[in-house]
Formats: sequence, structure tokens, C-alpha cells
Amino acid sequence: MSELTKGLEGIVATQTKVSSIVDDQLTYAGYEIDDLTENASFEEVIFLLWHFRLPTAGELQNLKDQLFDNMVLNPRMYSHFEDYATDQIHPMTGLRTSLSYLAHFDPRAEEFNEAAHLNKAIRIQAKVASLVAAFARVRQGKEVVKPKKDLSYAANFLYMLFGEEPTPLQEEGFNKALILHADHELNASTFTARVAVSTLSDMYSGVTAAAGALKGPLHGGANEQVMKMLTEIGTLDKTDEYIQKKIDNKEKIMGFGHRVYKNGDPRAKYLKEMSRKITDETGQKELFEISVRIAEILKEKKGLLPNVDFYSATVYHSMNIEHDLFTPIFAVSRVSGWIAHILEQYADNRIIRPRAEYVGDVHRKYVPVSER
Ligand SMILES: CC(=O)SCCNC(=O)CCNC(=O)[C@H](O)C(C)(C)COP(=O)(O)OP(=O)(O)OC[C@H]1O[C@@H](n2cnc3c(N)ncnc32)[C@H](O)[C@@H]1OP(=O)(O)O
Ligand SMILES: O=C([O-])CC(=O)C(=O)O
Repeated sequence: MSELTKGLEGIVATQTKVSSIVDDQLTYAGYEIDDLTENASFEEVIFLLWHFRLPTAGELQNLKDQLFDNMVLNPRMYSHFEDYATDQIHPMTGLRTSLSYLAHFDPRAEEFNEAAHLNKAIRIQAKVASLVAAFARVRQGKEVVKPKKDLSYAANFLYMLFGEEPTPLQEEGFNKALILHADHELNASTFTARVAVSTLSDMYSGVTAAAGALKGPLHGGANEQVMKMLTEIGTLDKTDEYIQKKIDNKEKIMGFGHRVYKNGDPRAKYLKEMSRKITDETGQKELFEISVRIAEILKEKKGLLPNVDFYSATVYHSMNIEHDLFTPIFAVSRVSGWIAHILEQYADNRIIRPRAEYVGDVHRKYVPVSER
């Protein structure tokens, strides 16, 4: 058996054409993330990830139409949330359930061929936005808002969440955030999705499993924890003491560090600039100043740099998005990548089944319960 590498660090577990990280550069199907973030729509990126090429105008319109047509939810998808104390259910818990529950309403859920996979892909990508928005509104006792024709995916999500159309600037910023979070090679949730479907289980199983993995604070759940930390710090003058205490206690600081990037996350610069702008515009400059100060301290004292989750927190906060929706929003974007990897796994599958090194007791003999 090969040697154990804790956390599978550095282990190449699959080949992929979906995205790559080489020399701290992130590309989606060969396109640099900077190029896409500055020029593309999230819908184009979805198509790119699923088909490894950019869509023609006709293909793009077709995808937009299909996404819109599938965004409306069967009311039973969210009415059941009224039965629970929704304020005690984390929206990622709600989303994990909802992704699984979606299969109950898909007549082709058990069909296993390329056309059925693409049909599920569209349904899941379209409905994930509506699900997160519906959960947020149901728990506030508000009416669920139906999507609006001819809005972009980014604008429609914000429209369904807030009940009003975003400004062009908000839409542009949110579109960029969706692109930046869409895929990231073999991160924990994507690996989870691939493992789940490598048994030839269906796409709903894959995205449900992946959502469970994304929820954890070492992965997608970090963005919510960043905002918790910023709230606890409160003012710029308390930042140094707060962070020093965490360092002394050997606590992890959320939004920093990365398994692959050791010279910085290329997505963070966009989110930092967005954070600078939007905190300024909304009169919350100090939140940005605290963030920058945390980054300075961690760079100096621990050599740690911000990851994608750090500045996204203040961006979403400044857009008036509730903090526990940050990770579900990450999922709204990342579903596109999970699906791309699931399709790729189906296309050239072998069950993912590594080995474990046994380190427990050996040569034990059963003792009857009366003698123990
Ligand atoms: C979308 C995403 O998933 S991005 C990541 C989001 N997660 C976070 O922001 C949570 C905070 N960060 C972390 O926990 C880690 O950096 C991870 C999970 C991202 C990567 O983990 P790993 O690759 O296993 O790195 P590991 O945890 O071994 O860190 C290496 C060293 O840096 C330290 N370190 C890494 N990240 C941090 C951090 N955020 N705060 C403090 N110390 C840290 C570790 O304590 C460790 O130090 P040691 O060698 O003295 O024990
Ligand atoms: O790649 C990782 O380990 C985590 C990450 O940044 C992501 O999933 O976007």
C-alpha cells in the first residue's frame, strides 16, 4: 500500500478538464479567471464548465431560457419549512435537504443517460437560486418571489431574495462573485460530489453530498464565520488585540490559509476591491479597515493570506444579505462546478475507493457480555 498523506495533501486523485490551479493561476476550461470575471456572464461560465467551450449567442439564449423556465419551484418545495422553527435551522441545512428533495419532483430523477443528466443539471442550477431565496423569505414570513423573465441569473437571485431588482452595479458585482466561486478543481465539496456519483448514484445525491461538505467552516462555511469575527471585533482599535489572542490560543482565523495557494488566492483581489467599494458606498468603511488590518497582522505574524471567503463576507454583508446566507450563496454558484465534475465523472467513471491503514488493536478475542 502507498504511504499515508494526511488530508490527501498533494495527491492527484483524478484528471479534469473543468478547472486547473497551476502556479497560483486559476483557469476554467483553459480561460483565466481574470478574463472571465472581467468579461463574462455567470451563464456563460455555467455553459463553459459543462461543455468546455463558450456558448454561441443562440446556445447562451437557450441556456438562459431553460434556466428561467426551471426557476419556479413547486410550492411544496418550500411550504414545509413553515412547519419548523425555521429560525433555528441553518439555511445550509435547509439547502442540503432541498437539493435532495428536488429529486422527488423530477419525473426523470432515476433516468441515467446524457440527456437526463443535462436535464437534471439545468433543473438543479435553476432551482438552487430559488431555493435559497425562498428559504430566506419563508423564515421572515414573507411571500416567495417568482423569477422575472429577461433578468440575468445574478439579478434574478437578488430579485427573488429582496423582492426588488438590483441596481446595475449590484448585479455586476454579484455576477462577478458567482463567477469567482463557480469552480475550484478538486476542493473538498467537489471531491465529495465525485465520490458520491462514482458509485453511479444520481446527480441529486452528488450535489446533496457536496452541499454537506461545503457547509463546514474549514470550507465554504468560513465566509459566515468571517462576519462573526468582524462583528465580535467591532472597531478598528480592537483588531490587534483580538487577533493576537486568537494567535496565542492557536485558533484558526477564518478566511485565511489555503491547501493549494501558498502565495495568495487569485480570487481574493476582486473581492477585496469589491469590498472596499461597497463598504465605502454603504457607510461601513470601518469593516473594510478592520479586514485589511487583520490581513496585515496575519501576513506579518503567520505568513497567511486571505482566501476567497474573507472579503466575500463584507461584500455580501454590505449588500444587506443575512450572514447565514453567505454559504448557501456560495453553493448557488458552486453547484455549477459540482455538476461539471459530476458529468465528467459519469463520462469516464471508476468507483472512487481508496484504502485506509488500520491502526487499531489486533488479535482480540470475543468475550461474552457476562464476563466483561
Ligand atoms: C472556499 C474555501 O474552502 S477556502 C478555505 C476556507 N477555510 C477557512 O478560511 C478556514 C481557515 N483556514 C484553514 O483552516 C486552513 O488554512 C485550510 C482548511 C483552508 C487549509 O488547511 P490545510 O491545508 O490542512 O492547512 P493546515 O491547517 O495544516 O495549516 C498549515 C499551518 O498553518 C496554520 N494555519 C492555516 N490556516 C490558518 C488560519 N486560518 N488561521 C491560523 N492558522 C492557520 C495551521 O495552524 C498550520 O500551522 P502549524 O503547521 O503550526 O500546525
Ligand atoms: O480549493 C479548496 O480547497 C477550497 C477553495 O478555495 C474552493 O473550494 O473554492
